[in-house]
Amino acid sequence: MSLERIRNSGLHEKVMSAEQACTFIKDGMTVGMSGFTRAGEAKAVPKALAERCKQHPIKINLMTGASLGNDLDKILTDSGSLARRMPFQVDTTLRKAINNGEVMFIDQHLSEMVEQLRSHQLTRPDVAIIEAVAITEEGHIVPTTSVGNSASFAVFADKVIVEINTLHSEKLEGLHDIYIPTYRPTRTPLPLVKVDDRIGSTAIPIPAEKIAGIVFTSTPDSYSTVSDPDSETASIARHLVSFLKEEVAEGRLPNNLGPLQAGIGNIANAVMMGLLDSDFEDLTMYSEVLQDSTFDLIDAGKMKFASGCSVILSERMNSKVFDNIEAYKDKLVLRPQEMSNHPELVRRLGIIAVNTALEFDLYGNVNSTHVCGTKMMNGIGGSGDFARNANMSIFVTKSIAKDGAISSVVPMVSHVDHTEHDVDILVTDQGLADLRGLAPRERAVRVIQNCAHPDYRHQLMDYFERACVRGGHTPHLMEEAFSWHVGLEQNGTMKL
Ligand SMILES: CC(=O)SCCNC(=O)CCNC(=O)[C@H](O)C(C)(C)COP(=O)(O)OP(=O)(O)OC[C@H]1O[C@@H](n2cnc3c(N)ncnc32)[C@H](O)[C@@H]1OP(=O)(O)O
Repeated sequence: MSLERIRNSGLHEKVMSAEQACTFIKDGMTVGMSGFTRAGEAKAVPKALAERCKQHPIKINLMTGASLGNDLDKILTDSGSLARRMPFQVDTTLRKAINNGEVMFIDQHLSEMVEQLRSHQLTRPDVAIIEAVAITEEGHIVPTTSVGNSASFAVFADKVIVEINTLHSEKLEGLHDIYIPTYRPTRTPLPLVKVDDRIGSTAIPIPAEKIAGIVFTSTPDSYSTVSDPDSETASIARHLVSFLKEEVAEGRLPNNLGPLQAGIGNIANAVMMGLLDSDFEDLTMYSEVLQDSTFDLIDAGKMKFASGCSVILSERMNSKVFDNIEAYKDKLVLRPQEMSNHPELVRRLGIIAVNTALEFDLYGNVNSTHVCGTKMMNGIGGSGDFARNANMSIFVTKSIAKDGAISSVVPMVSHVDHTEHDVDILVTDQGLADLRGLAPRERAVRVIQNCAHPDYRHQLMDYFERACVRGGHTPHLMEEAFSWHVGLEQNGTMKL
Protein backbone atom coordinates (compact mmCIF):
# COMPACT_ATOMS: atom_id res chain seq x y z
CA MET A 1 0.00 0.00 0.00
CA SER A 2 1.37 3.47 -0.87
CA LEU A 3 -0.38 5.81 1.55
CA GLU A 4 1.73 8.71 0.26
CA ARG A 5 -0.49 8.62 -2.84
CA ILE A 6 -3.33 9.83 -0.58
CA ARG A 7 -1.96 13.29 0.15
CA ASN A 8 -4.97 14.23 2.30
CA SER A 9 -4.08 12.30 5.46
CA GLY A 10 -7.65 12.60 6.76
CA LEU A 11 -8.64 10.15 4.02
CA HIS A 12 -6.21 7.41 5.08
CA GLU A 13 -8.89 5.81 7.23
CA LYS A 14 -11.04 5.34 4.11
CA VAL A 15 -8.69 2.68 2.72
CA MET A 16 -10.50 -0.65 2.42
CA SER A 17 -10.60 -3.82 0.35
CA ALA A 18 -12.43 -4.00 -2.99
CA GLU A 19 -14.84 -6.48 -1.34
CA GLN A 20 -15.71 -3.93 1.35
CA ALA A 21 -16.03 -1.10 -1.17
CA CYS A 22 -18.48 -2.96 -3.37
CA THR A 23 -20.97 -3.24 -0.49
CA PHE A 24 -21.77 0.45 -1.11
CA ILE A 25 -23.43 -0.71 -4.36
CA LYS A 26 -27.00 -1.87 -3.81
CA ASP A 27 -29.61 -3.45 -6.04
CA GLY A 28 -31.10 -1.02 -8.58
CA MET A 29 -28.37 1.60 -8.20
CA THR A 30 -26.80 3.58 -11.02
CA VAL A 31 -23.01 3.29 -11.04
CA GLY A 32 -20.75 5.70 -12.95
CA MET A 33 -17.38 4.15 -13.63
CA SER A 34 -14.14 5.47 -15.09
CA GLY A 35 -12.84 3.90 -18.30
CA PHE A 36 -12.75 4.89 -21.94
CA THR A 37 -11.79 2.57 -24.81
CA ARG A 38 -10.25 0.04 -22.43
CA ALA A 39 -8.09 2.62 -20.67
CA GLY A 40 -8.20 3.87 -17.10
CA GLU A 41 -11.16 1.81 -15.91
CA ALA A 42 -11.66 0.96 -12.26
CA LYS A 43 -10.50 -2.65 -12.03
CA ALA A 44 -10.69 -4.16 -8.52
CA VAL A 45 -14.16 -3.04 -7.35
CA PRO A 46 -16.14 -4.16 -10.44
CA LYS A 47 -14.39 -7.53 -10.29
CA ALA A 48 -15.22 -7.89 -6.60
CA LEU A 49 -18.80 -6.81 -7.37
CA ALA A 50 -19.15 -9.53 -10.01
CA GLU A 51 -17.82 -12.09 -7.53
CA ARG A 52 -20.18 -10.86 -4.79
CA CYS A 53 -23.14 -11.12 -7.16
CA LYS A 54 -22.69 -14.88 -7.22
CA GLN A 55 -23.80 -15.01 -3.54
CA HIS A 56 -25.90 -11.82 -3.41
CA PRO A 57 -27.41 -11.19 -6.86
CA ILE A 58 -28.11 -7.54 -7.67
CA LYS A 59 -28.75 -5.58 -10.87
CA ILE A 60 -27.15 -2.23 -11.58
CA ASN A 61 -27.28 0.41 -14.32
CA LEU A 62 -23.70 0.90 -15.46
CA MET A 63 -22.47 4.11 -17.07
CA THR A 64 -18.88 4.58 -18.21
CA GLY A 65 -16.93 6.79 -20.55
CA ALA A 66 -16.80 4.11 -23.25
CA SER A 67 -15.59 0.48 -23.41
CA LEU A 68 -13.89 -1.26 -20.47
CA GLY A 69 -10.67 -3.26 -20.49
CA ASN A 70 -9.60 -6.32 -18.50
CA ASP A 71 -12.70 -8.19 -19.74
CA LEU A 72 -14.80 -6.29 -17.19
CA ASP A 73 -17.82 -6.00 -19.48
CA LYS A 74 -17.65 -9.79 -19.95
CA ILE A 75 -17.16 -10.48 -16.24
CA LEU A 76 -20.03 -8.20 -15.23
CA THR A 77 -22.32 -9.61 -17.94
CA ASP A 78 -21.52 -13.19 -16.89
CA SER A 79 -22.29 -12.29 -13.26
CA GLY A 80 -25.78 -11.22 -14.33
CA SER A 81 -25.39 -7.84 -12.60
CA LEU A 82 -25.99 -5.59 -15.61
CA ALA A 83 -29.54 -4.37 -16.09
CA ARG A 84 -28.63 -1.37 -18.26
CA ARG A 85 -25.37 -0.31 -19.87
CA MET A 86 -24.42 2.95 -21.58
CA PRO A 87 -22.96 4.55 -23.70
CA PHE A 88 -20.46 2.27 -25.57
CA GLN A 89 -18.93 -1.23 -25.44
CA VAL A 90 -16.78 -3.54 -27.56
CA ASP A 91 -17.15 -6.85 -25.72
CA THR A 92 -18.34 -10.06 -27.43
CA THR A 93 -20.20 -11.44 -24.39
CA LEU A 94 -21.94 -8.15 -23.59
CA ARG A 95 -22.73 -7.67 -27.29
CA LYS A 96 -24.49 -11.05 -27.27
CA ALA A 97 -26.47 -10.18 -24.13
CA ILE A 98 -27.48 -6.85 -25.70
CA ASN A 99 -28.59 -8.52 -28.91
CA ASN A 100 -30.52 -11.17 -26.95
CA GLY A 101 -32.36 -8.40 -25.11
CA GLU A 102 -30.87 -9.38 -21.72
CA VAL A 103 -29.01 -6.11 -21.13
CA MET A 104 -30.65 -2.82 -22.09
CA PHE A 105 -27.99 -0.86 -23.99
CA ILE A 106 -28.31 2.85 -24.66
CA ASP A 107 -26.14 3.78 -27.62
CA GLN A 108 -25.49 7.48 -27.21
CA HIS A 109 -23.28 10.27 -28.53
CA LEU A 110 -20.34 10.27 -26.12
CA SER A 111 -20.31 14.02 -25.57
CA GLU A 112 -23.97 14.04 -24.61
CA MET A 113 -24.41 11.74 -21.63
CA VAL A 114 -23.12 14.02 -18.88
CA GLU A 115 -25.09 16.93 -20.33
CA GLN A 116 -28.22 14.83 -19.76
CA LEU A 117 -27.04 13.94 -16.25
CA ARG A 118 -26.40 17.61 -15.54
CA SER A 119 -29.97 18.52 -16.49
CA HIS A 120 -31.47 15.49 -14.66
CA GLN A 121 -32.73 13.98 -17.92
CA LEU A 122 -30.89 10.83 -16.88
CA THR A 123 -30.65 9.41 -13.37
CA ARG A 124 -27.42 10.56 -11.78
CA PRO A 125 -25.04 7.91 -10.41
CA ASP A 126 -25.52 6.83 -6.80
CA VAL A 127 -21.90 5.68 -6.70
CA ALA A 128 -18.90 6.65 -8.84
CA ILE A 129 -15.84 4.39 -9.03
CA ILE A 130 -12.82 6.23 -10.40
CA GLU A 131 -9.30 4.95 -11.09
CA ALA A 132 -6.64 7.42 -9.94
CA VAL A 133 -2.88 7.82 -9.62
CA ALA A 134 -3.29 9.91 -6.48
CA ILE A 135 -5.60 11.97 -4.28
CA THR A 136 -4.43 15.53 -3.66
CA GLU A 137 -4.23 17.45 -0.37
CA GLU A 138 -7.70 18.88 -1.12
CA GLY A 139 -9.15 15.43 -1.78
CA HIS A 140 -9.21 15.93 -5.54
CA ILE A 141 -8.78 12.90 -7.79
CA VAL A 142 -5.90 12.65 -10.30
CA PRO A 143 -7.09 10.30 -13.09
CA THR A 144 -4.93 7.76 -14.91
CA THR A 145 -4.94 6.94 -18.64
CA SER A 146 -8.41 8.23 -19.41
CA VAL A 147 -10.66 11.00 -18.19
CA GLY A 148 -13.82 9.95 -20.02
CA ASN A 149 -16.86 10.88 -17.92
CA SER A 150 -15.03 10.42 -14.60
CA ALA A 151 -15.10 14.07 -13.55
CA SER A 152 -18.85 14.55 -13.90
CA PHE A 153 -19.60 11.10 -12.44
CA ALA A 154 -17.60 12.05 -9.33
CA VAL A 155 -19.29 15.45 -9.11
CA PHE A 156 -22.84 14.06 -9.52
CA ALA A 157 -22.57 10.84 -7.46
CA ASP A 158 -23.59 10.66 -3.81
CA LYS A 159 -20.56 8.53 -2.94
CA VAL A 160 -17.19 8.14 -4.66
CA ILE A 161 -14.92 5.10 -4.48
CA VAL A 162 -11.36 5.82 -5.63
CA GLU A 163 -9.15 3.02 -6.93
CA ILE A 164 -5.54 4.08 -6.68
CA ASN A 165 -3.57 2.13 -9.25
CA THR A 166 0.07 2.08 -8.17
CA LEU A 167 1.18 0.62 -11.47
CA HIS A 168 0.57 4.01 -13.09
CA SER A 169 3.34 6.50 -12.39
CA GLU A 170 2.50 9.58 -10.34
CA LYS A 171 4.22 11.43 -13.17
CA LEU A 172 0.87 11.24 -15.00
CA GLU A 173 -0.23 14.11 -12.75
CA GLY A 174 -0.37 17.28 -14.85
CA LEU A 175 -1.42 15.47 -18.01
CA HIS A 176 -5.14 16.08 -17.49
CA ASP A 177 -7.19 19.22 -18.07
CA ILE A 178 -10.45 18.95 -16.15
CA TYR A 179 -12.99 21.53 -17.26
CA ILE A 180 -16.68 21.10 -16.53
CA PRO A 181 -19.15 23.40 -18.32
CA THR A 182 -21.47 25.45 -16.14
CA TYR A 183 -25.23 25.06 -16.02
CA ARG A 184 -27.54 26.27 -18.81
CA PRO A 185 -29.09 28.72 -19.58
CA THR A 186 -26.34 31.00 -18.26
CA ARG A 187 -23.41 29.03 -19.72
CA THR A 188 -20.71 31.10 -21.38
CA PRO A 189 -18.71 29.99 -24.47
CA LEU A 190 -16.21 27.22 -23.76
CA PRO A 191 -12.89 29.05 -23.41
CA LEU A 192 -10.83 26.72 -25.61
CA VAL A 193 -9.56 28.10 -28.92
CA LYS A 194 -6.45 25.98 -29.66
CA VAL A 195 -5.86 22.24 -29.36
CA ASP A 196 -3.15 22.76 -26.73
CA ASP A 197 -5.11 25.20 -24.54
CA ARG A 198 -5.41 24.23 -20.90
CA ILE A 199 -8.54 25.67 -19.35
CA GLY A 200 -9.21 23.56 -16.26
CA SER A 201 -7.56 21.84 -13.31
CA THR A 202 -5.21 18.86 -13.24
CA ALA A 203 -7.43 16.88 -10.85
CA ILE A 204 -11.18 16.23 -10.41
CA PRO A 205 -12.40 18.74 -7.84
CA ILE A 206 -14.82 17.13 -5.36
CA PRO A 207 -15.26 17.68 -1.61
CA ALA A 208 -12.99 15.19 0.21
CA GLU A 209 -15.89 14.03 2.39
CA LYS A 210 -17.61 12.53 -0.68
CA ILE A 211 -14.90 9.88 -0.88
CA ALA A 212 -16.47 6.86 0.81
CA GLY A 213 -13.76 4.29 0.13
CA ILE A 214 -10.24 4.02 -1.27
CA VAL A 215 -8.99 0.78 -2.78
CA PHE A 216 -5.43 0.03 -3.90
CA THR A 217 -4.79 -1.95 -7.07
CA SER A 218 -1.91 -2.60 -9.45
CA THR A 219 -3.63 -4.21 -12.43
CA PRO A 220 -2.47 -2.81 -15.80
CA ASP A 221 -4.74 -1.49 -18.55
CA SER A 222 -5.43 -3.97 -21.33
CA TYR A 223 -3.22 -3.54 -24.35
CA SER A 224 -4.72 -2.40 -27.60
CA THR A 225 -5.51 -5.15 -30.08
CA VAL A 226 -5.23 -3.17 -33.33
CA SER A 227 -3.48 -5.09 -36.06
CA ASP A 228 -0.87 -3.73 -38.47
CA PRO A 229 -2.19 -2.18 -41.69
CA ASP A 230 -3.03 -4.73 -44.42
CA SER A 231 -3.13 -4.11 -48.17
CA GLU A 232 -6.73 -2.81 -48.06
CA THR A 233 -6.28 -0.43 -45.11
CA ALA A 234 -2.98 0.77 -46.61
CA SER A 235 -4.86 1.47 -49.83
CA ILE A 236 -7.54 3.44 -47.95
CA ALA A 237 -4.77 5.48 -46.32
CA ARG A 238 -3.11 6.16 -49.71
CA HIS A 239 -6.37 7.43 -51.27
CA LEU A 240 -7.02 9.67 -48.29
CA VAL A 241 -3.50 11.09 -48.10
CA SER A 242 -3.44 11.98 -51.79
CA PHE A 243 -6.87 13.64 -51.45
CA LEU A 244 -5.66 15.69 -48.46
CA LYS A 245 -2.58 16.75 -50.46
CA GLU A 246 -4.84 18.04 -53.22
CA GLU A 247 -6.95 19.93 -50.71
CA VAL A 248 -3.80 21.67 -49.45
CA ALA A 249 -2.62 22.37 -53.00
CA GLU A 250 -6.03 23.93 -53.82
CA GLY A 251 -5.80 26.10 -50.68
CA ARG A 252 -8.83 24.51 -49.04
CA LEU A 253 -6.83 23.16 -46.11
CA PRO A 254 -3.79 24.60 -44.30
CA ASN A 255 -0.42 22.88 -44.68
CA ASN A 256 -0.87 21.04 -41.39
CA LEU A 257 -4.48 20.10 -42.34
CA GLY A 258 -5.94 21.44 -39.10
CA PRO A 259 -6.70 19.28 -36.07
CA LEU A 260 -7.37 15.61 -36.82
CA GLN A 261 -9.77 13.20 -35.17
CA ALA A 262 -9.61 9.46 -35.80
CA GLY A 263 -11.96 6.76 -34.60
CA ILE A 264 -11.19 3.40 -33.04
CA GLY A 265 -10.21 0.18 -34.73
CA ASN A 266 -7.84 -1.19 -37.31
CA ILE A 267 -8.90 0.99 -40.20
CA ALA A 268 -8.71 4.35 -38.44
CA ASN A 269 -5.32 3.42 -36.97
CA ALA A 270 -4.02 2.39 -40.41
CA VAL A 271 -5.22 5.67 -41.93
CA MET A 272 -3.31 7.65 -39.30
CA MET A 273 -0.22 5.47 -39.92
CA GLY A 274 -0.53 6.49 -43.58
CA LEU A 275 0.29 10.07 -42.57
CA LEU A 276 3.75 8.87 -41.49
CA ASP A 277 4.77 8.51 -45.12
CA SER A 278 3.30 11.85 -46.13
CA ASP A 279 4.93 15.28 -46.38
CA PHE A 280 2.58 16.86 -43.85
CA GLU A 281 4.30 18.55 -40.92
CA ASP A 282 3.22 20.07 -37.60
CA LEU A 283 0.11 17.92 -37.43
CA THR A 284 -2.18 18.17 -34.41
CA MET A 285 -4.95 15.95 -33.08
CA TYR A 286 -8.12 16.95 -31.30
CA SER A 287 -9.59 13.51 -30.85
CA GLU A 288 -11.05 11.24 -28.20
CA VAL A 289 -8.93 8.09 -28.21
CA LEU A 290 -5.19 8.31 -28.89
CA GLN A 291 -3.83 5.06 -30.35
CA ASP A 292 -0.31 3.88 -31.35
CA SER A 293 -0.42 5.92 -34.55
CA THR A 294 -0.57 9.20 -32.58
CA PHE A 295 2.70 8.38 -30.81
CA ASP A 296 4.35 7.05 -33.97
CA LEU A 297 3.58 10.45 -35.54
CA ILE A 298 4.89 12.34 -32.48
CA ASP A 299 8.07 10.21 -32.43
CA ALA A 300 8.61 10.83 -36.15
CA GLY A 301 8.41 14.59 -35.52
CA LYS A 302 5.28 14.87 -37.70
CA MET A 303 2.80 15.63 -34.94
CA LYS A 304 3.39 18.44 -32.49
CA PHE A 305 0.40 18.09 -30.16
CA ALA A 306 -2.39 15.62 -29.38
CA SER A 307 -5.48 16.24 -27.28
CA GLY A 308 -7.69 13.30 -26.33
CA CYS A 309 -9.67 11.81 -23.48
CA SER A 310 -7.92 8.43 -23.30
CA VAL A 311 -4.74 6.65 -24.37
CA ILE A 312 -4.87 2.98 -25.42
CA LEU A 313 -1.65 1.45 -26.71
CA SER A 314 -0.17 -1.84 -27.84
CA GLU A 315 2.28 -3.56 -25.49
CA ARG A 316 5.22 -2.23 -27.52
CA MET A 317 4.06 1.37 -27.45
CA ASN A 318 2.70 1.27 -23.90
CA SER A 319 6.08 0.92 -22.21
CA LYS A 320 7.70 3.33 -24.66
CA VAL A 321 5.19 6.06 -23.81
CA PHE A 322 4.44 5.50 -20.13
CA ASP A 323 8.08 4.80 -19.12
CA ASN A 324 8.96 8.17 -20.69
CA ILE A 325 5.81 10.14 -19.99
CA GLU A 326 7.76 13.27 -19.01
CA ALA A 327 9.06 13.46 -22.60
CA TYR A 328 5.51 13.48 -23.99
CA LYS A 329 3.81 15.70 -21.43
CA ASP A 330 4.27 18.97 -23.31
CA LYS A 331 2.73 17.39 -26.42
CA LEU A 332 -0.27 15.77 -24.79
CA VAL A 333 -3.42 16.54 -22.84
CA LEU A 334 -6.33 14.36 -21.65
CA ARG A 335 -9.74 16.03 -21.20
CA PRO A 336 -13.25 14.93 -20.19
CA GLN A 337 -14.98 13.35 -23.20
CA GLU A 338 -17.57 16.10 -23.05
CA MET A 339 -14.75 18.51 -23.98
CA SER A 340 -12.78 16.29 -26.38
CA ASN A 341 -15.99 15.69 -28.37
CA HIS A 342 -17.88 18.92 -27.76
CA PRO A 343 -19.84 20.09 -30.84
CA GLU A 344 -18.98 23.75 -30.08
CA LEU A 345 -15.25 22.96 -30.08
CA VAL A 346 -15.31 20.54 -33.02
CA ARG A 347 -16.94 23.26 -35.16
CA ARG A 348 -14.68 26.05 -33.82
CA LEU A 349 -11.42 24.17 -34.33
CA GLY A 350 -12.26 22.99 -37.87
CA ILE A 351 -11.56 19.33 -37.30
CA ILE A 352 -10.91 16.76 -40.02
CA ALA A 353 -12.88 13.80 -38.69
CA VAL A 354 -12.07 10.26 -39.85
CA ASN A 355 -14.43 7.55 -38.64
CA THR A 356 -15.25 4.04 -39.73
CA ALA A 357 -18.45 2.75 -41.31
CA LEU A 358 -19.76 -0.79 -41.34
CA GLU A 359 -21.63 0.11 -44.52
CA PHE A 360 -22.72 3.18 -46.46
CA ASP A 361 -25.25 3.67 -49.20
CA LEU A 362 -25.42 5.22 -52.66
CA TYR A 363 -26.35 8.61 -51.22
CA GLY A 364 -23.84 8.79 -48.37
CA ASN A 365 -25.84 7.62 -45.35
CA VAL A 366 -23.58 5.70 -42.97
CA ASN A 367 -24.27 2.75 -40.66
CA SER A 368 -21.49 2.37 -38.07
CA THR A 369 -23.30 0.25 -35.51
CA HIS A 370 -25.93 -2.29 -36.58
CA VAL A 371 -25.10 -5.44 -38.57
CA CYS A 372 -27.97 -6.08 -40.99
CA GLY A 373 -29.97 -3.32 -39.34
CA THR A 374 -30.55 -5.10 -36.05
CA LYS A 375 -27.46 -6.50 -34.31
CA MET A 376 -25.40 -4.04 -32.29
CA MET A 377 -21.67 -4.10 -33.01
CA ASN A 378 -20.06 -1.54 -30.64
CA GLY A 379 -22.01 1.70 -30.66
CA ILE A 380 -21.88 5.11 -32.29
CA GLY A 381 -19.23 6.26 -29.82
CA GLY A 382 -18.01 9.74 -30.57
CA SER A 383 -18.28 9.44 -34.34
CA GLY A 384 -21.53 11.45 -34.44
CA ASP A 385 -20.17 14.20 -32.20
CA PHE A 386 -17.44 14.76 -34.77
CA ALA A 387 -19.17 13.89 -38.05
CA ARG A 388 -21.95 16.45 -37.78
CA ASN A 389 -19.72 19.30 -36.66
CA ALA A 390 -16.40 18.70 -38.41
CA ASN A 391 -14.80 20.90 -41.05
CA MET A 392 -14.63 17.75 -43.15
CA SER A 393 -16.42 14.54 -42.23
CA ILE A 394 -14.73 11.47 -43.70
CA PHE A 395 -15.89 7.85 -43.42
CA VAL A 396 -13.66 4.91 -44.30
CA THR A 397 -14.31 1.19 -44.70
CA LYS A 398 -13.11 -1.80 -46.69
CA SER A 399 -15.21 -2.20 -49.85
CA ILE A 400 -16.15 -5.77 -48.91
CA ALA A 401 -16.29 -7.81 -45.69
CA LYS A 402 -16.38 -11.53 -44.85
CA ASP A 403 -14.42 -12.63 -47.92
CA GLY A 404 -16.67 -10.72 -50.28
CA ALA A 405 -20.02 -12.03 -49.00
CA ILE A 406 -20.79 -8.49 -47.82
CA SER A 407 -20.58 -5.30 -49.86
CA SER A 408 -19.93 -2.26 -47.68
CA VAL A 409 -21.65 -0.14 -50.31
CA VAL A 410 -25.36 -0.99 -50.33
CA PRO A 411 -28.48 0.48 -51.98
CA MET A 412 -29.86 1.70 -48.64
CA VAL A 413 -28.16 1.41 -45.25
CA SER A 414 -29.98 -0.95 -42.90
CA HIS A 415 -29.55 1.48 -39.98
CA VAL A 416 -28.57 5.18 -40.08
CA ASP A 417 -26.02 6.63 -37.67
CA HIS A 418 -24.75 9.46 -39.87
CA THR A 419 -27.14 10.93 -42.38
CA GLU A 420 -26.08 11.99 -45.89
CA HIS A 421 -26.11 15.58 -44.52
CA ASP A 422 -23.24 14.76 -42.13
CA VAL A 423 -20.99 12.96 -44.60
CA ASP A 424 -18.55 14.73 -46.95
CA ILE A 425 -16.06 12.11 -48.10
CA LEU A 426 -16.25 8.30 -48.41
CA VAL A 427 -13.13 6.16 -48.84
CA THR A 428 -12.63 2.44 -49.45
CA ASP A 429 -9.66 0.44 -50.74
CA GLN A 430 -11.15 1.04 -54.23
CA GLY A 431 -11.00 4.84 -54.08
CA LEU A 432 -12.47 8.04 -52.69
CA ALA A 433 -15.79 9.76 -53.36
CA ASP A 434 -15.90 13.49 -52.63
CA LEU A 435 -19.61 14.16 -52.12
CA ARG A 436 -19.41 17.85 -51.31
CA GLY A 437 -21.77 19.94 -53.43
CA LEU A 438 -23.30 16.92 -55.16
CA ALA A 439 -27.00 16.14 -55.45
CA PRO A 440 -28.11 12.58 -54.55
CA ARG A 441 -28.14 11.33 -58.17
CA GLU A 442 -24.59 12.68 -58.68
CA ARG A 443 -23.46 11.20 -55.38
CA ALA A 444 -24.68 7.72 -56.33
CA VAL A 445 -22.66 7.59 -59.55
CA ARG A 446 -19.50 8.75 -57.78
CA VAL A 447 -19.96 6.31 -54.90
CA ILE A 448 -20.50 3.35 -57.24
CA GLN A 449 -17.60 4.24 -59.56
CA ASN A 450 -15.08 5.19 -56.86
CA CYS A 451 -15.88 3.15 -53.76
CA ALA A 452 -17.76 -0.06 -54.61
CA HIS A 453 -15.90 -3.34 -55.06
CA PRO A 454 -15.86 -4.48 -58.74
CA ASP A 455 -17.87 -7.60 -57.73
CA TYR A 456 -20.78 -5.36 -56.72
CA ARG A 457 -20.45 -2.37 -59.05
CA HIS A 458 -22.73 -3.71 -61.77
CA GLN A 459 -25.35 -4.82 -59.23
CA LEU A 460 -25.37 -1.32 -57.66
CA MET A 461 -25.56 0.50 -61.00
CA ASP A 462 -28.43 -1.74 -62.10
CA TYR A 463 -30.35 -0.89 -58.90
CA PHE A 464 -29.63 2.82 -59.28
CA GLU A 465 -30.64 2.99 -62.96
CA ARG A 466 -33.92 1.18 -62.35
CA ALA A 467 -34.60 3.45 -59.35
CA CYS A 468 -33.95 6.54 -61.51
CA VAL A 469 -36.59 5.37 -63.99
CA ARG A 470 -39.08 5.42 -61.15
CA GLY A 471 -37.92 8.93 -60.21
CA GLY A 472 -37.50 10.95 -57.05
CA HIS A 473 -34.87 13.31 -55.65
CA THR A 474 -33.22 10.32 -53.96
CA PRO A 475 -34.28 7.41 -56.19
CA HIS A 476 -35.02 4.08 -54.52
CA LEU A 477 -36.92 0.87 -55.16
CA MET A 478 -38.44 0.52 -51.72
CA GLU A 479 -39.39 -3.13 -52.18
CA GLU A 480 -35.77 -3.95 -53.10
CA ALA A 481 -33.80 -1.52 -50.95
CA PHE A 482 -32.97 -4.13 -48.27
CA SER A 483 -32.91 -7.17 -50.55
CA TRP A 484 -29.12 -7.37 -50.25
CA HIS A 485 -29.35 -7.69 -46.45
CA VAL A 486 -32.18 -10.20 -46.73
CA GLY A 487 -30.05 -12.15 -49.21
CA LEU A 488 -27.13 -12.14 -46.77
CA GLU A 489 -29.29 -13.51 -43.97
CA GLN A 490 -30.97 -16.13 -46.14
CA ASN A 491 -28.16 -17.19 -48.50
CA GLY A 492 -24.98 -16.00 -46.74
CA THR A 493 -24.13 -13.48 -49.45
CA MET A 494 -25.22 -10.12 -50.84
CA LYS A 495 -24.40 -11.31 -54.36
CA LEU A 496 -27.61 -11.72 -56.35
C1 LIG B 1 -15.00 5.16 -28.42
C2 LIG B 1 -15.13 5.87 -29.66
O1 LIG B 1 -16.06 6.56 -29.85
S1 LIG B 1 -13.93 5.82 -30.86
C3 LIG B 1 -14.44 6.99 -32.09
C4 LIG B 1 -15.45 6.70 -33.10
N1 LIG B 1 -16.34 5.62 -32.81
C5 LIG B 1 -16.86 4.89 -33.78
O2 LIG B 1 -16.64 5.12 -34.95
C6 LIG B 1 -17.76 3.78 -33.33
C7 LIG B 1 -18.21 2.88 -34.44
N2 LIG B 1 -17.11 2.19 -35.10
C8 LIG B 1 -16.72 0.94 -34.77
O3 LIG B 1 -17.25 0.34 -33.85
C9 LIG B 1 -15.61 0.31 -35.61
O4 LIG B 1 -14.84 1.31 -36.17
C10 LIG B 1 -16.18 -0.62 -36.74
C11 LIG B 1 -16.85 -1.83 -36.11
C12 LIG B 1 -17.19 0.13 -37.60
C13 LIG B 1 -15.01 -1.05 -37.64
O5 LIG B 1 -14.00 -1.62 -36.90
P1 LIG B 1 -12.51 -1.88 -37.52
O6 LIG B 1 -11.75 -2.67 -36.53
O7 LIG B 1 -11.91 -0.62 -37.95
O8 LIG B 1 -12.83 -2.62 -38.87
P2 LIG B 1 -12.77 -4.14 -39.36
O9 LIG B 1 -12.78 -4.11 -40.86
O10 LIG B 1 -11.67 -4.90 -38.69
O11 LIG B 1 -14.21 -4.67 -38.94
C14 LIG B 1 -14.54 -5.15 -37.69
C15 LIG B 1 -15.47 -6.36 -37.87
O12 LIG B 1 -16.69 -5.94 -38.51
C16 LIG B 1 -16.97 -6.80 -39.63
N3 LIG B 1 -17.70 -6.02 -40.64
C17 LIG B 1 -17.25 -4.99 -41.37
N4 LIG B 1 -18.23 -4.53 -42.17
C18 LIG B 1 -19.31 -5.28 -41.93
C19 LIG B 1 -20.65 -5.29 -42.44
N5 LIG B 1 -21.05 -4.40 -43.35
N6 LIG B 1 -21.51 -6.22 -41.97
C20 LIG B 1 -21.12 -7.12 -41.05
N7 LIG B 1 -19.88 -7.15 -40.51
C21 LIG B 1 -18.99 -6.24 -40.96
C22 LIG B 1 -15.59 -7.21 -40.12
O13 LIG B 1 -15.66 -8.36 -40.91
C23 LIG B 1 -14.88 -7.45 -38.78
O14 LIG B 1 -15.32 -8.69 -38.27
P3 LIG B 1 -14.31 -9.65 -37.44
O15 LIG B 1 -13.97 -8.88 -36.21
O16 LIG B 1 -15.15 -10.86 -37.20
O17 LIG B 1 -13.14 -9.85 -38.36
